[in-house]
Amino acid sequence: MSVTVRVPAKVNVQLAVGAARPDGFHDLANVFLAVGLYDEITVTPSAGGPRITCSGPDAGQVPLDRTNLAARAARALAERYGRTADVHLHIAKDIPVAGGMAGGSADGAGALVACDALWGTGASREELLEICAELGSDVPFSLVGGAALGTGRGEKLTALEVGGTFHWVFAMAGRGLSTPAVFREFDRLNEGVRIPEPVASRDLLDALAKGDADALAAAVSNDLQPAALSLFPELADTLAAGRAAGALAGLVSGSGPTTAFLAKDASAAARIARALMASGTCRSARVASSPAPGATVV
Ligand SMILES: C[C@@](CO)(OP(=O)(O)O)[C@H](O)COP(=O)(O)OP(=O)(O)OC[C@H]1O[C@@H](n2ccc(N)nc2=O)[C@H](O)[C@@H]1O
Ligand SMILES: Nc1ncnc2c1ncn2[C@@H]1O[C@H](COP(=O)(O)OP(=O)(O)O)[C@@H](O)[C@H]1O
Repeated sequence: MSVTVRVPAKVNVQLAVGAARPDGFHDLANVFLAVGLYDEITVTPSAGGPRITCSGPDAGQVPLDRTNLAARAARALAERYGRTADVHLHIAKDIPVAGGMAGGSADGAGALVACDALWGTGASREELLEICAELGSDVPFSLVGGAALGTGRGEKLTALEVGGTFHWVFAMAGRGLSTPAVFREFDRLNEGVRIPEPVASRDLLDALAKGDADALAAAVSNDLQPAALSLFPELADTLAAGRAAGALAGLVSGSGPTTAFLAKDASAAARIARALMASGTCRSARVASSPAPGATVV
């Protein structure tokens, strides 16, 4: 018997970052939007687990040891229910690794939902969300999907209304960026600066609720973008190429280095993806639409 769960990637349409907290994290106003690029996690009973395998174009960059977020999720749920995590977890990975699209978080949320279904723990959604928050700031959103405002370090979620489909192009970079390194660079760039409390933009939330791509394009923002560009200056060329190809907006996705481009419709997205591929400023370009559902048993 096995269970397979499909989990989406995310883009941050707003990432407002506050000052570093005493625990090293930053308070955020993090507007998450789930996008239709998915990892699939399949769990099968297997003695001596958790054992991890991974397939897909970026599989070589995924750690297969106990640090893998899917393995950590299985152990966390097993511990809570007084059992051993005797499972094989296979990750069919389509979300770029270390790309600012929460692929590891998706695998953590997916493994949790898959093990929960396999073991029939009867855990409540609140309990699962609590375990998600222990695994990482982005993991609760991977579970719920759709669109949500994340406050605190991004783990406290309020669901948001989305009134239509948004069409995106994602440009994958030739290497990854470390999330802690990008936050450290944010601190360095803002040394001596008084950083305001992060708040969600009213215009942005309205644009999401209306499904208005032009209004969303005018309102997107990412406070980590200067830090990501400082560590990875070539991303400026990718952003310029996507905008020149007709994107309504281009921004770094979360801590990067994936860049996200909002398109007017599906055919504009396909055109922008082709132009980005031809520009030589990225490793690959993919189209995807949002919102997408959260972790779902398939
Ligand atoms: C930046 C964001 C935006 O959604 O995602 P990515 O773009 O990396 O996917 C998130 O805040 C990343 O969330 P996640 O990848 O789950 O991070 P965590 O494991 O919780 O934390 C990793 C490290 O990032 C930094 N961190 C993370 C979240 C936060 N609110 N403040 C921080 O300073 C801390 O240095 C922390 O030790
Ligand atoms: N299941 C997983 N998939 C990908 N990366 C993982 C996983 N588990 C742990 N990691 C670690 O998390 C780091 C961040 O990866 P990822 O979640 O893909 O990017 P991001 O945090 O930028 O969205 C990776 O470099 C890797 O070391």
